[in-house]
Amino acid sequence: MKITELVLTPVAFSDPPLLNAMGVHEPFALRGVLEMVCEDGVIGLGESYGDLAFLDQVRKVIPALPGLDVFDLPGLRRRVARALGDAVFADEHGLTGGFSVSKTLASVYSLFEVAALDAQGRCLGRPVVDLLGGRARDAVDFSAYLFYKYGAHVGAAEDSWGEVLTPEALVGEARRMVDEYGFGSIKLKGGVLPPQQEVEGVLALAEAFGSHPLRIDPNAAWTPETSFDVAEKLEGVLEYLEDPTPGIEGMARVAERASMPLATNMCVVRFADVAPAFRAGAVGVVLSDHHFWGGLRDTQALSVTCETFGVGLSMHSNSHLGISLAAMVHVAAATPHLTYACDTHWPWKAADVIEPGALEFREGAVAVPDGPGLGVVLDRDALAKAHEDYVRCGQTKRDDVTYMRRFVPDFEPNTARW
Ligand SMILES: O=C([O-])C(=O)C[C@H](O)[C@@H](O)C(=O)[O-]
Ligand SMILES: [Mg+2]
Repeated sequence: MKITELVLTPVAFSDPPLLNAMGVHEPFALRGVLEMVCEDGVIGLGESYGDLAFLDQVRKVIPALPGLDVFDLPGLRRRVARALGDAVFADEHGLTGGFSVSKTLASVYSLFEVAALDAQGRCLGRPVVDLLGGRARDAVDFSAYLFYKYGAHVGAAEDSWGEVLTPEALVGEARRMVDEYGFGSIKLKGGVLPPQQEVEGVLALAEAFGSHPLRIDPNAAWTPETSFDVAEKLEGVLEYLEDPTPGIEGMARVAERASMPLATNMCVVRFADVAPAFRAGAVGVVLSDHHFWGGLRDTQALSVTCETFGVGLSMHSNSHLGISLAAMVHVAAATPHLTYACDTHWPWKAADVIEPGALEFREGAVAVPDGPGLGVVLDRDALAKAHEDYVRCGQTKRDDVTYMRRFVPDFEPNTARW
């Protein structure tokens, strides 16, 4: 079944003012939605970043794909590599590690691979999970993803979550998420307030949600010394400590003294990082993310690599829509070595580009959709509206730093600032 046409639609959807080490989320999150049209009218869907610099790389590949058999994934990778050459996509938020030719190829290829797998599944009448080897589980656990946040965007009314900057407000945010979605574990995005205040936030969560495993992720905002100190204060409280400090060397220093495993989506972000990081004992858990790890099949390869070396696997997320959640669920369901509940930003968005119903949270887990392919259906009206929002909002990249300066004029993002 040959690919005949590719349609890339940039979209935007409302995002609350969520805080992280680099600043604060802008009013809209951007994504790119890909439709891979094949012979017989089968259409495969993919979703990834919406930054213009990323879309420009994707657009270089599009003319090279018509005529390719949608089942020829090695051929797909070769064509993507040829079209990209030595291009590097550098996202400017810096929250998912460094940039490289290999990470750019992996990221762009992933978007097309997911769409190809969706098309394959639709053609065969089988869910993507079956194309990836079958179900290791029927439903995939996710964790509540808590953020400190401002109550409102610049010039806008307060959102329904309100301001969250204190331990009490954090517990309230967690309560709402756990009540609405049934999450059984909790992650806090840190690197926002001085570390002692974030320790107090985690301790408040531990007191309120005794049986929920907890994690904190300051996106490398702490020095190794601060990281030891936090690790000591949260001993017995955290299931893992995510990216406390920058770089493999710094992480290895912290890992030597911390009692809990260290997790990362910043210092191990491509296969070339695995050997140095594992050799140094820098990480106990890798947060996979098919969007930049080379798609669903390479995510499974990463899982086998982690299992071989006794390293755990969890899943990283950025603000995303339903096509990405479906892809995450299929690959997570087909991956036996997945040792923690996955991250998702799902509760923070109000709209989507897919028809409702295919992806439901029950007790914090999402069941693998039943339909063929990814099992989600594009809502064309919603897609058109999200594209209008993209054009109207004028954002062309994720830039949490510049937007943060609207709240804190002298804000400077620093890695290891504390
Ligand atoms: O685990 C992580 O590092 C993330 O989830 C990165 C994201 O970009 C997160 O920091 C965010 O949405 O602000
Ligand atoms: Mg992280």
